[in-house]
Amino acid sequence: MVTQSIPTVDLSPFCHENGGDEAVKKRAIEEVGRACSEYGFFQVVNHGVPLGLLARALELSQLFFDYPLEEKLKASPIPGAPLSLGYTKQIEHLTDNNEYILMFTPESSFNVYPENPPEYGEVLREMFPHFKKIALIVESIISQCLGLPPNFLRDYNNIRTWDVMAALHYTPATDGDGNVSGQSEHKDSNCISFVYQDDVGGLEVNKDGKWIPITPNEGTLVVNIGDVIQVLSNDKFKSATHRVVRPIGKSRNSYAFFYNVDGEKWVEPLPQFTEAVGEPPKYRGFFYKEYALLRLKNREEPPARVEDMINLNYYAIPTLKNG
Ligand SMILES: O=C(O)CCC(=O)C(=O)O
Ligand SMILES: [Fe+2]
Repeated sequence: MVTQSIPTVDLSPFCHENGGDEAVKKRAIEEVGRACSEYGFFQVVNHGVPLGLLARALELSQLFFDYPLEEKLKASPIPGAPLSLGYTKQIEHLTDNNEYILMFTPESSFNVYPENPPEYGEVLREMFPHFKKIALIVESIISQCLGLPPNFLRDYNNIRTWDVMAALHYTPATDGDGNVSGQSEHKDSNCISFVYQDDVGGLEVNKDGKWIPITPNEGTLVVNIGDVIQVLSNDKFKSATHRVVRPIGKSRNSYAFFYNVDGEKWVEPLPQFTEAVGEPPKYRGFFYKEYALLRLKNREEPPARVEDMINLNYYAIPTLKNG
């Protein structure tokens, strides 16, 4: 059997204060471009997020999520916050089995941090700016892969208040109950996502109908393209379908950073990928907050049938076949 694996790109030349080797950077950009067209996913090493901090964050997650529900609920979201920031357990009637802590940038007054373990809140606050830093670097690489100026995506949206970090925990699947879903197949609605998973594994990406497991690696962050990039690029880079499978008998922890655009941002295919190349737009435009709300509703009030979940097709412009 041939096992496929998604490409890994070394980001060290981009993390140099005084600029890295241009030829090496160019090769890395080409690699990312290929990975984005082929998989919508890639992995990065030498990304600058301290590995000791990532390891500590996973340890603290394990301690926190092992607490009784009563303790975890002490970090419940503040009513009226724009998003359920703090601790949430996925509602019982969903097949997905996970619980998580969500946070905005540490400056946000909506964040709710666990009081225990005592160090946890501090470590969560410390992680956020590291993710933000690497996201800015990757955003610039993706701009260039799309043939746009390095600062194009940053100039398009420079408001960082919608970025979200998640500490996720998946309970072990039990042998024989048939439900191994941690997160059912989905595409991320945001711009670019970053995932750090523990050594248990379970993240899988779909390529041409086949599920490819993403093997965990201590120094590696997983990166994937979200729906916003798919719309802006008029499908040049597609947001990849992925899922989390819960291993039997093993609890799994991960961190995800959802690099986003501001809710007020108007998202539509860019002229560079439509008019300039004679392609019709594949999506009608929308305010990002409108789509984000629809996606949130999927989660909080899921429709009876999975096929009724709202996704990007909601904005797709039907193509006229045969003239
Ligand atoms: O936990 C993971 O590894 C991935 C999580 C994910 O895909 C998501 O939260 O959108
Ligand atoms: Fe995801």
